[in-house]
Amino acid sequence: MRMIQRSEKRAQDLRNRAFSAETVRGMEHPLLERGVPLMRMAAQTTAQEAIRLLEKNGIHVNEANVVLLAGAGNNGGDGLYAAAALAGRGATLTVIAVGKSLHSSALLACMQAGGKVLVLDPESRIPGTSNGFGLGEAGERLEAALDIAIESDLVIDAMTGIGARGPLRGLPATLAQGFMKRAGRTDQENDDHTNGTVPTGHSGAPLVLAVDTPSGVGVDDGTLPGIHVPADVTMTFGALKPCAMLPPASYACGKVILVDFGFDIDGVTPACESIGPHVSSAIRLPRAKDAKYSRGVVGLITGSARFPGAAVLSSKAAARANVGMIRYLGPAAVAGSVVSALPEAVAAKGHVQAWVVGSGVPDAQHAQAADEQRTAIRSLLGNYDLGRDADRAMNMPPICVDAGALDLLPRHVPGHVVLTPHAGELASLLRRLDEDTTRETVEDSPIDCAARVHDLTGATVLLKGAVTAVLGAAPRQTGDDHTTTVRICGSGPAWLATAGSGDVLAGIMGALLAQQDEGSLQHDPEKVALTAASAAYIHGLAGQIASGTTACGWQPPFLMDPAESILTLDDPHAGHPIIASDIVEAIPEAFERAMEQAR
Ligand SMILES: NC(=O)C1=CN([C@@H]2O[C@H](COP(=O)(O)OP(=O)(O)OC[C@H]3O[C@@H](n4cnc5c(N)ncnc54)[C@H](O)[C@@H]3O)[C@@H](O)[C@H]2O)[C@H](O)CC1
Ligand SMILES: [K+]
Repeated sequence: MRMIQRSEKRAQDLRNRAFSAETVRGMEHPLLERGVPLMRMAAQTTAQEAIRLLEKNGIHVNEANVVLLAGAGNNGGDGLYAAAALAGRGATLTVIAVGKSLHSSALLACMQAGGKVLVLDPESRIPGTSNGFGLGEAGERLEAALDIAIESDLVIDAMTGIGARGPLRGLPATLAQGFMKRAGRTDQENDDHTNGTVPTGHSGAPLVLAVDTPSGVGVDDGTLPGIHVPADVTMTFGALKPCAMLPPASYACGKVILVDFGFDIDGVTPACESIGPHVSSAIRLPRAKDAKYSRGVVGLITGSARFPGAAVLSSKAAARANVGMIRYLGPAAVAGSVVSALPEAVAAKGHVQAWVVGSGVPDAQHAQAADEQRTAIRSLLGNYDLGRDADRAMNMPPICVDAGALDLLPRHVPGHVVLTPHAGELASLLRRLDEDTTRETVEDSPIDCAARVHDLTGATVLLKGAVTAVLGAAPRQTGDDHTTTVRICGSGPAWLATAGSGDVLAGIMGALLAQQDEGSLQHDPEKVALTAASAAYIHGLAGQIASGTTACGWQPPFLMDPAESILTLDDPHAGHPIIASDIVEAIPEAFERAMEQAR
C-alpha cells in the first residue's frame, strides 16, 4: 500500500479540524475516481487496531470472539472486510446483519474466512443466508444476537457511518438498546467515557470498536439524538467528522484513531477546529521597549462581600497571565483582600486594555437591591450597547462577561464582548432572550444553543464544559463568508471542576484580551474568538500541570497511515485533585508549554 506524503502542517490540520459528512464525501471522490482502495484501507487499519486492542486486554486474536454489527451501507462494508481479516487470523467471528442487505463482496470475504452470519431482518435478501423467517423467529434471533454480542471479547460497530440520518431507528436501534442494557452501561457511564480519558476494558462487558463513527451519534452536529453505541476506540477515515470533536458525541467516541487517506484538506473549510495549534498566536511576548502599560492592563470588577475569593482568584490569574498590570475595582474590604493576596494589584481606576466583570458577583436573583458591583457593571456594560451608541460600543476595550454579570448584558453588543457561561448560565441567558431553554437542552445541544446566543446578541460565546466551545465570527474564506466554524478547546482535565476554577478562567481571559494590540480586537471578531478559545486552552493546560494529568476533555486523534503499523498508545496519567489556587500557580508554565507546542 502506498505511503502518504504528509507535512507537519497537514498532520496538524488533520488532527485538529473536523469536516462535515458532505465535505468528507467531496474529498473522497477524487481518490475513488483514481481507484484508491479506500474501503480496503479502512478495513486493514481497523483489523490492526482490533488486534492491538485485544492484545492490550490480554486476548490473542486467535482466541478472540469477535462480533460485527453490520449495516447495509459502506460502513458495514468496511466492518465486513476488517472482520474477515480477523477471522483469517483465527478469531471466531459472528456477523450480525441489521439491514436488508450487506456489501456483497465484503460478505463473501467474511464467509470465506469462516465467519458465521446471523440475519435479523425477516425481509432481508442476503445471499448465502436463510431468508423468509417469521416475526417470532426474528425475536429469537435478536435475543441470540444479543447473547453472542454480550459474551464476545470485541464488538465492532459498523451499523452506520457518515450515511446515518437522524436518530438510530429500526433494528440497529433495537440492537443498540439491548446491547447497552445487557452491557450495563448507563447514560452516566457513557458520559464518563470522554475522549482519551477512560482506559478500555470495563466490568466484563466486551470492548467496542467503532468503524468511522459510533452508530447513533449526530455525525455533523455532535449531538446524541437517541440510543447510540459508545466506543472504547473509534477508527475514523480520511478526516475527523464533527462528532469526534463536538460534545456530547465526542464523549461517545472513546480514543480516536484517524487513518490518513491522503485527502487534500488544504483550503477546505472545516466544520469545527481545535484551538490547540493557534494558542501561541494569542500570546504577546514581552518586547525590549515594553513598559507595564504596553504589555496590557486588565481591569476587574469581580467578587463581592459574599464571594471575596472570586476577586482574589480572578485578579491573581490575570496577573499571572502575561500582562503588565491589573486594576481591581470593588468594595473596600474586598479590594483589601485582593491587595493583601496580590500586592502587585492596583485598587484604583485608570486606563485598561480589557475588562473582566461578574465572577463572584451575585446575579439578579441573589443580589440586594443596590448591589455596588452590579451597579458598576451595569453602567460599564451600558457602553457596549449597540442600540444606544454604536460608535462608542465599538471603541470600548474588549470585555469578559462572566457569572453574575451575564444577566446585565445589553441586547445587542459587539463581538469583542466575550461571554463565559456554563450550561446553566447559557440556559438562563437564552430564557432572558425569550427562548424557552433548560440546562438539559444546553447539555444536549451545546453548540446549537451557544450559536443561538451568539446570533441573538452578537457577543462571542464561550460555553464552558469538558469540551469548551467558542461561537463567534468564523474565518472568512474567499467566496464563502458565511462559514460557521466552531472552535473547541478540550485541554481541561476533569480535575478543573472545582470552586473558583471559573474565576481563574475569567482572569486569564481578561489578560489574553488585554495583551492583544490595543484596538485590534474591536473590528476583528474572528481574532476575539481565537483569543477567547486560547484563554480556555491555557486554563486547561494549567489544570493539567497542576493536577499532574494529561487526560482531558478532548485530545487530537492518533494519526495512522494505512501502510504503517500502529504506534503504541499510552493511557494518560490519572493525576490528582487540585484547588483553584493550584491552577493559578501553574499558569506561567502553561504559557511556556503553549508556546513550545507551536515550535
Ligand atoms: N465513500 C467511500 O467509498 C468510503 C466510505 N467508507 C465508509 O462508508 C461509510 C459511509 O457509507 P454509506 O453507505 O454512505 O452510509 P452508511 O454505511 O454510514 O449508512 C447507510 C446505512 O445506514 C442506514 N441508516 C442510515 N441512517 C440510519 C438510522 N438513523 N437508523 C438506522 N439505520 C440508518 C441506511 O439505511 C443504510 O443501510 C463511511 O462512514 C465509511 O465507514 C470508507 O471510509 C471507505 C471509503
Ligand atoms: K459505525
